[in-house]
Amino acid sequence: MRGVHERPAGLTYQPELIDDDEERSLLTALDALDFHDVRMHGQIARRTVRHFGFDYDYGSFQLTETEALPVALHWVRDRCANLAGLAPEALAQALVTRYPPGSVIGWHRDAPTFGPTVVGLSLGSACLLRFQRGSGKDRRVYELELAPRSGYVLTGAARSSWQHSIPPVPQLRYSLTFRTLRGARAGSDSLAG
Ligand SMILES: O=C(O)CCC(=O)C(=O)O
Ligand SMILES: [Fe+2]
Repeated sequence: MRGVHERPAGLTYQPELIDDDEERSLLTALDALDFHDVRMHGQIARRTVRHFGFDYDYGSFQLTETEALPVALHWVRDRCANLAGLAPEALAQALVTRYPPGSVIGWHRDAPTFGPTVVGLSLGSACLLRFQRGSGKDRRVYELELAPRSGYVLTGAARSSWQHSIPPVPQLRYSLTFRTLRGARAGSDSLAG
């Protein structure tokens, strides 16, 4: 990637957020879920998703309340909340993404409908998480390898100023992404407005 290398402020990376046994049992649980297509700009992505807490419509950008996070997955949310310094209930939305080999997520910032903190957990294949902001001589880039079982937190500039993307994953990967909601009073992470 071209540009000046800079680590985004507000990015935290935690290797081994869960252990091997936890990853194995989680993979079994995720494997059994029904996943849904992601249709954006008339295109269907290769990755598939399942939302809990709130469903996100990729066309209208709207959130609607949906099925709660299964109790069997509460411990994962607890772990991710702990990493972010939040109360578990503050992580109101859980997104499970299934990336078949070669699938990607393109450059984006997470929707502003969501709150100031995004926490991710990786399972299965390792992949790269890329960051970019600015253009021309102000372009800044960063690349991080997400190992299986690792967690990351995006807050501050990493959440709101930088874009991120994942280039083709080498093997099957699952991620769990937990998000706060904008305007929600969320433990230590409250945001006015
Ligand atoms: O799979 C991941 O870890 C990142 C997913 C992501 O960026 C998103 O769903 O907004
Ligand atoms: Fe994202």
